[in-house]
Amino acid sequence: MSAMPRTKVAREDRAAVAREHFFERGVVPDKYLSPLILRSWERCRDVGLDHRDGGSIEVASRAQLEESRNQSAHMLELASGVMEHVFEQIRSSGSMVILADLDGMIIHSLGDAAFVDRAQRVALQPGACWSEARLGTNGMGTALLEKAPVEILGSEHYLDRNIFLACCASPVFDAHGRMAGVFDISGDYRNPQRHTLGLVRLSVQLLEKRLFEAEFGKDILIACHPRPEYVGSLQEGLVALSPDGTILGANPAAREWFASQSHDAAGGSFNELFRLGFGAIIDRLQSSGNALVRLGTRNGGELYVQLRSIRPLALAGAGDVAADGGQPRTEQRLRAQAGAAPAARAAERSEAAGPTLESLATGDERLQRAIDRARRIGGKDIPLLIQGESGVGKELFARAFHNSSARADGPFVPLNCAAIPEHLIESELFGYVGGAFTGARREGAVGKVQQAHGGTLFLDEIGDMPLAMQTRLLRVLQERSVTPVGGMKAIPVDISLVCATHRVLRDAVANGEFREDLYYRVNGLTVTLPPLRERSDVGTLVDRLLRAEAQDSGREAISISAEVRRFFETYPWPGNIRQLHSVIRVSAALLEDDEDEIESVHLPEELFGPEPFVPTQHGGASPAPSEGVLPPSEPGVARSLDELELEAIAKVMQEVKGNVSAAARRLGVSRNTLYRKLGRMS
Ligand SMILES: Nc1ncnc2c1ncn2[C@@H]1O[C@H](COP(=O)(O)OP(=O)(O)OP(=O)(O)O)[C@@H](O)[C@H]1O
Repeated sequence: MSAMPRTKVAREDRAAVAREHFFERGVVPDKYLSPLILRSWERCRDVGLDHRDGGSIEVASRAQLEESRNQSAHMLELASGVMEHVFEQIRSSGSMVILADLDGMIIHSLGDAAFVDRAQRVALQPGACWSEARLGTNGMGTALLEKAPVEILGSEHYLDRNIFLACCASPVFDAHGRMAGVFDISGDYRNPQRHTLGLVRLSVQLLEKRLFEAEFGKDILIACHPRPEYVGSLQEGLVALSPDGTILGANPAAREWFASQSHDAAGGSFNELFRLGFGAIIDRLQSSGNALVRLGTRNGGELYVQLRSIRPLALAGAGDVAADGGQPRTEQRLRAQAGAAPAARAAERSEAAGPTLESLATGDERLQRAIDRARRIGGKDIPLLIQGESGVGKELFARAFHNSSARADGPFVPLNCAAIPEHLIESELFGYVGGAFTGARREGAVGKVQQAHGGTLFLDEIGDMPLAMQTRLLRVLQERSVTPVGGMKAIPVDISLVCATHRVLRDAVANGEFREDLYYRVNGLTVTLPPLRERSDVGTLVDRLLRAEAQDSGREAISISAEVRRFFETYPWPGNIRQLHSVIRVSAALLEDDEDEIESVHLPEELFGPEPFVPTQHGGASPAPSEGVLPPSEPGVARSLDELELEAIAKVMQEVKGNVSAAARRLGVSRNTLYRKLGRMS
């Protein structure tokens, strides 16, 4: 004990007292424990953990561990080198360097022999799951839930058997900003190392940098920072760009800078922020060798930038000399590439010209998967089926798919099969010749299928198409020609087919409401768009809608109060993006001319009742009671939707002994969503 710095002694003493109070009386005197640790203890208590639990700890079988390692193979591969490097620094300090996956399962560790023996007694070893719900407050589990670096010392651990540990841990985020695992250094708390948390942070920055470079190695990579001395350090910003200047990805430091400029870090255009065009920026970077280039921003600020990789341009094989001597050569190369690659050309379109798949990517993992898969079939003759609840953006996705495909210059023709009367579907789809039926126009009409020739036909709510029509549509798809109603001649058509439905088409097939052969024709690739309540990027989406709303209403900018933002991020949005969009539009319309911030009073009354919403004790928000919107609460117990949800989560977590994957399956939500909700329990 004598070797311990005074501050740590005091912290340990306070934690020991806090422990007695908490476990005997259920409360902790003020300032005896950091709010983060107290939050964590309360979570542990809420899921029914017993701090005296000394039972055996389950360790995954070799096969299970192998499976977890495979799932995190990419992170593991890049982390191994970093871990070895760090272990070299702390060798013989009686510590372990640990990497765990999203479930808190240790997938790799390097340990000092002197400590490993003791560590194994508490299962600090590969295969053991250190989620907070299983093993109480601890570095790895708590960092995963807090989504932030943590230091848990001695008696701050929840379980008695772990109070000999000192753990510093930090979550690891992948190149798209999604949490991928947790990095930890643990040792004996009586032998504390002053700078361990700093070392963990630096290691994670290094690992995240490697993850970023590996992900975007084939793109244009730029390092940047508003202060020149930071370029080249672990704190530098990194931005990956496509040849047309679209931002493909940004590391946390760069994302922070983009946010400070109110600019989209995903799918936005890099050069919009600067006075120079993208081609000119790249030219200056290339001609400067490895030197830093100062770019002046349109709002009077500055960013120091350095080119790290320019593979896509180099691969294009352009010469060094500008052909016409006038235009910057990179500009020409960029143009040439855009001309050569339809996808790049499509991405170059501005939002005003229509959404692209890239522009829809706002950080949600499931949506990103759908985008990646759809992108892969663009230009191939494979029909796309988009599934998802009403209002999740299926039509927008279909448009983005079209705009990002080789057919982007052709027509995009939508038809909502549920919105037109049954007897008109046939003529709408296939057209008719003059005088084909009573009321028909003399000159006839071209049907949607024919209108879509050379482009994309989008059949919305295909699940609601009458059976007779399905038969005719099937024939068109098989024969690739259409015969207008009343006509004799088949007209060849070349269309890409995209369909959408809020129903599960397979069920409709099983019920005999949808032809099985047509089902196989329309679902070459099926993507399912997540409902808004399960998306992890609601904040980004809100910012995007606010910007669009500001533009539409001629205002410079529209912001929202922190309270409203919290509400937006936690409300379950039964009407999905359509509802969010409408709420933002209505709230913005209620702003006075001299106001530019949406507050709770501006939220539409019919949704939230006459009283503005009230924040809950969890820091989330719940609507004030209003008829027909919220589920009925228990008589006499005013509980918010958030509270009910968190209770349900806590109950299931208890039932599955903290296994997040099992809990997510049982609750019918993704693991990420559950982590987000668990994060909110703090
Ligand atoms: N990524 C997005 N960014 C901004 N607005 C969006 C986004 N996705 C959808 N929206 C908006 O949400 C609304 C609903 O989108 P859309 O019509 O594409 O949904 P849908 O799933 O096709 O709905 P339905 O099933 O009812 O036909 C539209 O106003 C659309 O502009």
